Amino acid sequence: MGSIDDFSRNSFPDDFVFGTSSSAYQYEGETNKHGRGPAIWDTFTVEHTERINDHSNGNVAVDFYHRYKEDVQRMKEMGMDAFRFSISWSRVLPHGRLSAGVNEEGIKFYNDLIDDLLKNGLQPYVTLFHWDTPQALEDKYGGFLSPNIVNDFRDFVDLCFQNFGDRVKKWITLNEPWMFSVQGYDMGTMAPGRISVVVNDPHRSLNTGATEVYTVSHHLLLAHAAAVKLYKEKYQSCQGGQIGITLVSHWFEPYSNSEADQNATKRSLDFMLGWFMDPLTNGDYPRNMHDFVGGRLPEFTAEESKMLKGSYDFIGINYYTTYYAQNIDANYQSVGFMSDARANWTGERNGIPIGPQAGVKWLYIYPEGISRLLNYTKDLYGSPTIYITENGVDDVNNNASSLKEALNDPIREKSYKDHLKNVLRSINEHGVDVKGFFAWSLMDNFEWGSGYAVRFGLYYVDYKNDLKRYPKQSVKWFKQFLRR
Ligand SMILES: N=C(Cc1ccccc1)N[C@@H]1O[C@H](CO[C@@H]2OC[C@@H](O)[C@H](O)[C@H]2O)[C@@H](O)[C@H](O)[C@H]1O
Repeated sequence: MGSIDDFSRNSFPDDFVFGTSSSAYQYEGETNKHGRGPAIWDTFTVEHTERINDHSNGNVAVDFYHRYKEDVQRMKEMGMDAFRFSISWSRVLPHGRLSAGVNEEGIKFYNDLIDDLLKNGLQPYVTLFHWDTPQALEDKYGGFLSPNIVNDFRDFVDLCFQNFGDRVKKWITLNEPWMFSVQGYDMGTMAPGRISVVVNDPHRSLNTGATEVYTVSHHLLLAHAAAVKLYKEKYQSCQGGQIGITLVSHWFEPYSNSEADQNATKRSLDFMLGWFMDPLTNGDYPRNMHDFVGGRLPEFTAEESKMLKGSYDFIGINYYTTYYAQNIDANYQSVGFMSDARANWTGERNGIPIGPQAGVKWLYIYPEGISRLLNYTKDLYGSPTIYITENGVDDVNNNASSLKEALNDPIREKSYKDHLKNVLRSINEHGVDVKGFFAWSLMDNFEWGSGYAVRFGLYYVDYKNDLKRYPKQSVKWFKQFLRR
């Protein structure tokens, strides 16, 4: 490995993987063709158009369904080793359930994509659920609000292991269960757009009805555990792959050195990372969640606990930003999940931002946070193998007046360099077992509630000119960084 000065891929372990990440609904398009059934995001973008910044949807997205071959060439030319993508559940099972039939066109699309990646020397890292529950299952029993989802998810992943597992050797069951449950079932900013109902609970000083968010996360964890059990019992010995989960977490610094803010910092990590890492490591939710959520937090049976404990070969971590955590005293009047943690998350202290902001207001660029989060995860959860499955920043100026200006992204280049240096620090100085880093994202895409108004891509997509792709300056940096 080289020194930190001539900083390049050669500074990292030889087997360290560099890639880019994506997801089906954000990239593919062709949402109502070639046999794909509707997902909850197709419904959400129609029924809640007002919750999408530019009132757009993923019907066309960046047309990856038809253009994936040219995009694979771009990854290869950059020198990338891998590509992370998700499988659209309703593209392969249009009605959600295996018994309702398989869409062979969907199976063929993913087979062709996997074959093209491998032919070009790129390893597929496949996410099985990136927030796109089949609408048929939402209609049938409320999707992840129901325990019925576990069996249907198991059947879906069985179909994927069977059809793609001979070539796919890295499986990720879920992408960011935290985002899916909090934004989809408490804040209503993402599909299916449900919002916590306020209940006046005389035994609690806070008005909060956050219940569905805990129910959904519980079923997500059980679905994850069922998928891992199936893979390990039926496929791993003959296919030789590995399976994990991707969790998102911010890093948190105490707003002040008061004990109350120090405790609020720990609670924040428990309510974002520990919510999932504790069950995956110890078989139960964090103590803080039991204490602050009480009876609204579901219980695992002994068997479920056993199935969850150690149910991963690796952990994917998505890191974007860091906040100060400030204690909230009891009479804070708020609703929903965020009130349960009794912590206010702020990017500023005494008017000074923790780091420069990117384009979106929630993203403060704080590269040190990725190292602190990695070290914390190693120390608290038994040194798991980790992949950074997403990290990135959006363009500061999303309304550039010229293409030349739009392709000029020095902040993104600096952000990747600084975050990668911090990942290397955790490897070299803290012994964290980090095996890879995936940039979000290869190209601009449908950014959920932000629609196409926010651009995270290394490649610029011209939405006004046939979705033509143009390399931003940071592609040049990555090519240089990745050269062997
Ligand atoms: N958005 C996140 C991380 C996150 C967590 C808590 C609070 C804010 C943001 N997750 C990943 O970030 C990526 C960038 O997230 C965008 O950030 C800007 C938002 O305005 C936009 O809606 C969101 O897609 C998503 O495209 C990926 O699908 C998703 O896995």
